[in-house]
Amino acid sequence: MELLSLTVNSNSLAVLQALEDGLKKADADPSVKAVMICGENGKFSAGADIRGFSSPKRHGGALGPIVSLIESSEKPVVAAIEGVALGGGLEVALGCHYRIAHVKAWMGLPEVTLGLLPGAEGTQRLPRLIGVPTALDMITTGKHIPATEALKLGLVDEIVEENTIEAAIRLANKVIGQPLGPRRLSLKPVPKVPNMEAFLREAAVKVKQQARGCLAPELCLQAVRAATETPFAEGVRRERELFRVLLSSGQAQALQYAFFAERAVHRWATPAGASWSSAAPQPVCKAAVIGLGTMGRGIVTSLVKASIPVVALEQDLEYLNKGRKAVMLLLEREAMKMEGGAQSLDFHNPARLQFTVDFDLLHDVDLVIEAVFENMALKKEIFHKLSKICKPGALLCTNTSALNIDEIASATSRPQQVIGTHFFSPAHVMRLLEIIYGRHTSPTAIATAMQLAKTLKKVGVVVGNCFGFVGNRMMFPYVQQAVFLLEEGSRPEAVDQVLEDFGFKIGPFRMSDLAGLDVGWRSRQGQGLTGPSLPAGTPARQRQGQRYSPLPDLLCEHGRFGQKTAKGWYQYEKAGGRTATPDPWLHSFLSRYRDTHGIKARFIDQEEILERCLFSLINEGFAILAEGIASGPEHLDVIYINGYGWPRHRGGPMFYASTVGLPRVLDKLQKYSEAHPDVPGLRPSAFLKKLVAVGNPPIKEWMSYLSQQSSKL
Ligand SMILES: CCCCCCCCCCCCC[C@H](O)CC(=O)SCCNC(=O)CCNC(=O)[C@H](O)C(C)(C)COP(=O)(O)OP(=O)(O)OC[C@H]1O[C@@H](n2cnc3c(N)ncnc32)[C@H](O)[C@@H]1OP(=O)(O)O
Ligand SMILES: NC(=O)c1ccc[n+]([C@@H]2O[C@H](COP(=O)([O-])OP(=O)(O)OC[C@H]3O[C@@H](n4cnc5c(N)ncnc54)[C@H](O)[C@@H]3O)[C@@H](O)[C@H]2O)c1
Repeated sequence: MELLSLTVNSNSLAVLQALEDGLKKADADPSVKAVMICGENGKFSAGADIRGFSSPKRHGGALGPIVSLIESSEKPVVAAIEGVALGGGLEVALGCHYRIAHVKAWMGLPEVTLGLLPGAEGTQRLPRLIGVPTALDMITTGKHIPATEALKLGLVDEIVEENTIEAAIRLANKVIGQPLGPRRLSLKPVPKVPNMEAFLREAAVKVKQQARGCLAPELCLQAVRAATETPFAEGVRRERELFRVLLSSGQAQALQYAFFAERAVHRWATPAGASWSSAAPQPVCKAAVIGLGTMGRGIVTSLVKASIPVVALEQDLEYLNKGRKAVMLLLEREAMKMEGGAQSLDFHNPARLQFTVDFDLLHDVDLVIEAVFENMALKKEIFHKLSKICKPGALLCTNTSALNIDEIASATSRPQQVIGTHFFSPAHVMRLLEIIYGRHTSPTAIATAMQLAKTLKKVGVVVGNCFGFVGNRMMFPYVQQAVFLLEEGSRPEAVDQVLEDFGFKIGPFRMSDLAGLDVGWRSRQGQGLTGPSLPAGTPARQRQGQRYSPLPDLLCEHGRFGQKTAKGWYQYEKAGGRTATPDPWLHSFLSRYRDTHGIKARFIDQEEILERCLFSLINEGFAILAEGIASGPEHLDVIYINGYGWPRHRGGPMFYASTVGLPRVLDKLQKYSEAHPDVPGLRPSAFLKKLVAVGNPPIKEWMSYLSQQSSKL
């Protein structure tokens, strides 16, 4: 028996060569009766080395002929799949005559998530094996499926709980001498679907809608379509052609940057020298959540899903009952989506989830997440109480969106254990967890919060403490520009359209209606920008010498809080309605507002809308980097992709700036700043200017132009 070994992410070229040499040797050796292909270290293969795609010596396309070579072997070839078989790895397995997988293995063709398509004949073989609808779903979403599902789909022939390699050898011995023709997928017809054309047309519409400007899913579909319309060899030619189109697209580069950026942020560091390499997390065996409103209920759900026992606390019984109902509803929905159902979550067991109004029950938890109203006095009162009640090592986390972590920590006797854990709404769905360290936060506290993110299957990003932290701080100038554009002549639907066409899931005005205009209104009242504490005689459109738009405040004064009141920047069918319709009332309100303030409305084109919104956000990003609030541009990008609906195929705002070219970003900001000298958000940051002055270096090198910083990419 000849054994061939594939190695996960070793040098791709070396693996390919070894594979080819091994196959040829096995074919030529009459003593070899069958071939078994397996991986090393319990993993079959994670596919091509992604870094190779952007290297000058890229080797795309070289795997397809080897997969064909495997398939055409006159000796049975069995794939022994352990760990993962992804991308090129699964394509190799599809070339094998038999596939046997460990019960805990995962399989998928995730190329689409990297802006590519399976380029080693996978788009032609998979539909022949499991049918067009399922293959199309796997290829256009890139999802990983467990071995148990792969067996049901017919993707593998057998799953085993014991030694996969031994089982594969047994299978190989059993099938020696059996005809291989029926096992060669390239010779099989694509299974028929009643009205294939209508199915593919419908699928194309769905894929286009979901892709929102991302090219890869559409081209994946075209490759699968070729499998249904042309012979195998022709389909393979089409697949290669489409692969090359994607490979050279900027989108593939952006998506691959995002892949590595999400891994780079695990290697966190602070300017004070704390880092992932030296800090160890504390175990979190039991947690508490305070406040079961919009955020708290999602956070509880997230913790329960991660099998962490939770004590959920509210201010009184009325709020507690409301919160309990909401949490139970969320958990029931989540349980329905899971294989084991409600039993696997076990949320009816008080040892796993307990509701209370009694702070004393928090005495033995390892970590508390506070999610009460955004009010500094209230938060300080709660943290003071926590520092008295909780056991000495307990971590005290706040979900504040913007407030000062140090001030909250000052209410405790243990500021080293206070940290911001900023979840995003809905907290059980959104992947981002912004982790904010204060002046006294210990490295252990940061490591524990990062570990929590991982346990909750979220992406943790460590950032410094400033108003709005990273995400919201960058969003302020973006939203501010959107509102200024309305003052100057635009409409909410025009601004939203431009940003949604760019790829955002939702434009700033639809987002504001969804989140509730009253949230920002309360915050501005708290800051003294509007409301009773505003000094008499303050100019309507100016605060501290800077331009200010009272438009959002005026809408709130009219009771227009967004979806919850059926009126905001749009009108809705009912309170809580989801369908935004342009509102003629708002249009005439804007006209009256402009007349009152002597503003002459002008036509604002798409380019100006896009540039003013995005470049002001990016400009703030450069200021954040220069202040050391985040340790690299990849942190900002991961935050925007996972928390703010930034289109992943554009790689995040800072990556996008690098593709536009920093000189152009600077030039445009200078122009807009000259036209609006009272808007500091448009004034180019010193760091951006410096990067342009040193010749627009690649994004990887940006941080080297700030002292003592280096990129994690
Ligand atoms: C049979 C072998 C074939 C190999 C030969 C290839 C020849 C080239 C021919 C090209 C023709 C096209 C072929 C094909 O269609 C194209 C592809 O295969 S594209 C790649 C598809 N694969 C993926 O997208 C898998 C990506 N990886 C993951 O999803 C995950 O990493 C994982 C494998 C599920 C493991 O997850 P975790 O355990 O959580 O670990 P991490 O994610 O943190 O990863 C650890 C470490 O590994 C790096 N890494 C992982 N996968 C790759 C990869 N495919 N290429 C390069 N590097 C990879 C990851 O970045 C981490 O390192 P760090 O960034 O932290 O330094
Ligand atoms: N809503 C969002 O989209 C969002 C996103 C990220 C962060 N945040 C932040 O999360 C926090 C909570 O926001 P939210 O939107 O969930 O608020 P919310 O108003 O929906 O809920 C707050 C909850 O806290 C409870 N509460 C108030 N005082 C309490 C006390 N003394 N003890 C126990 N519970 C008490 C209230 O009864 C209420 O149920 C805020 O700091 C907010 O800035 C909100």
